[in-house]
Amino acid sequence: MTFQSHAHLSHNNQLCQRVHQSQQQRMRLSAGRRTPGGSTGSIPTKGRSRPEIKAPRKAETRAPNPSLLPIINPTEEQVNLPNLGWMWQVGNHPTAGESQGASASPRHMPSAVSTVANLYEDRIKAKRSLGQNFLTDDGVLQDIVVAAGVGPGDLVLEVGPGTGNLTKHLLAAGAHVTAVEKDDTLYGRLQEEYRNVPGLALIHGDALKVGLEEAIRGMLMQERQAEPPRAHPQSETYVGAAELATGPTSAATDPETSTSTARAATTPPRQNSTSEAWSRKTATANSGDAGRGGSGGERSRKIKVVANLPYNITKDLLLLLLPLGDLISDLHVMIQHEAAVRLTERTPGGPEWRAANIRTLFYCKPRYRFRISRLKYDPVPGVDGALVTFSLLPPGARHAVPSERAFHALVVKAFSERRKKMRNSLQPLHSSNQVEAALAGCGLNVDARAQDLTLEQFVTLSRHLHQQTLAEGMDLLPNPRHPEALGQGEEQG
Ligand SMILES: C[S@@+](CC[C@H](N)C(=O)[O-])C[C@H]1O[C@@H](n2cnc3c(N)ncnc32)[C@H](O)[C@@H]1O
Repeated sequence: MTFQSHAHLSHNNQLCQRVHQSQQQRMRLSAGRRTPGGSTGSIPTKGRSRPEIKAPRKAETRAPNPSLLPIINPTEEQVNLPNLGWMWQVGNHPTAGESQGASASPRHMPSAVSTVANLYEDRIKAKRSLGQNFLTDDGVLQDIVVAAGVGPGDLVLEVGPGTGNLTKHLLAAGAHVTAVEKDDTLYGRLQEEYRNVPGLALIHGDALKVGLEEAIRGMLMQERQAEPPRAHPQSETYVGAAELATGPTSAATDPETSTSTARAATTPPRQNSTSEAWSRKTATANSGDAGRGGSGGERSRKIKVVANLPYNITKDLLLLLLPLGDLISDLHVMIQHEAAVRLTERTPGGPEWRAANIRTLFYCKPRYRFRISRLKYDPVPGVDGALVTFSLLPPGARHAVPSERAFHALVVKAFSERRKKMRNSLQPLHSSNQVEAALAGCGLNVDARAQDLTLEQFVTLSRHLHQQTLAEGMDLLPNPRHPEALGQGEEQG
């Protein structure tokens, strides 16, 4: 999430300073000179005998160094990390002092703060242009995973894994994660760091351009091919196998807006070897099911989206994902607190009731979950964040409108000039007479402004306007019983 941060640029320096202080602290500790108060003692002064201090050796791999834990808050207690089976094994990621294969015991999950500190140690600066404000609190990350209801076997799409701090909590909860990262450097580090971690597929690219719908269909297809069919009590959260391959079939789905392709189902986007390992692993594990697929009754699960979104793509990403209620059950995303309040807590009649509220409610039920202090991010942004859950409606559960595209165009136009009455703001889509007649037909005040209307009232208005347009079109059509209307009278005469 990018925040308009005045603290942004200076914060890298601050964290680097803290890294440096921490190194000094460790050097003092290793030299047996624990300072009063533990962490912030004074540096040895001139004249005192100084112990010989060796500069700490820089980590030889990019694996985070847990010894950097106390950098951000030296008084903070050890974070309570999940123990659902963090999968890094010594041998996969040897660090200084560990030889490959030295032990088969799982390693502890590196702390979020140490992962971020490692970036700065490697002289990698957070990029404001990519909204890089990294979460540094494992407690918050864990709360997000719990609030998202992520559990073993869940399919999760993460946009912008960055440091991998959220990713590893998702993996630790047992999810199969597909993560899309745009930043070349961070993608490279993740690829290297998670090379042998099962359950993670990385996609390199811009989440708005890689073909997310295809990626999601690929995730679902892989799972469907790999796992035996299960009994699914909540039918509305599952999608039919045939729909996966061909796209949504619901009558309520607007054919104009569907971008599904059959290719999507069989061609997942570029992924790294971990995803291949994951599919291979699951396919092998279920090889006894080969040839069983194909029955029309087979259902496949939907995916979850969990992400600490870069601010600059939040709007476009929601536009892209909210209509995918046939593939996604719920989105759990961190966005700016103020934007989260605007999306979830505004009601009609107020000055902050916008087209985005109507659009959001059309596709889902949004819920503000909890606020996240800006101090939990690094660099520290200018505003707090918040977790918002969007529970997507399957296409069949949405309000029926003649055309979703026309409906959203109507709403956007109505809100484009907020102070105007809709009979004026909706021109030139509709004449003022048409709008007045439609408003009256809906039982609404003919002087209504966009901010006065609920979602349901917009839906009714769009139906009235559509009916009117059809009727007027019929009026314009030539009537075969009256040849003069066809112009035949003239021709004949
Ligand atoms: C707010 S950071 C979140 C990082 C990490 N998930 C965390 O919670 O600390 C946003 C991440 O999204 C990445 N990003 C920015 N724009 C992107 C895009 N268009 N597509 C994919 N990733 C993007 C950034 O490089 C960064 O890693």
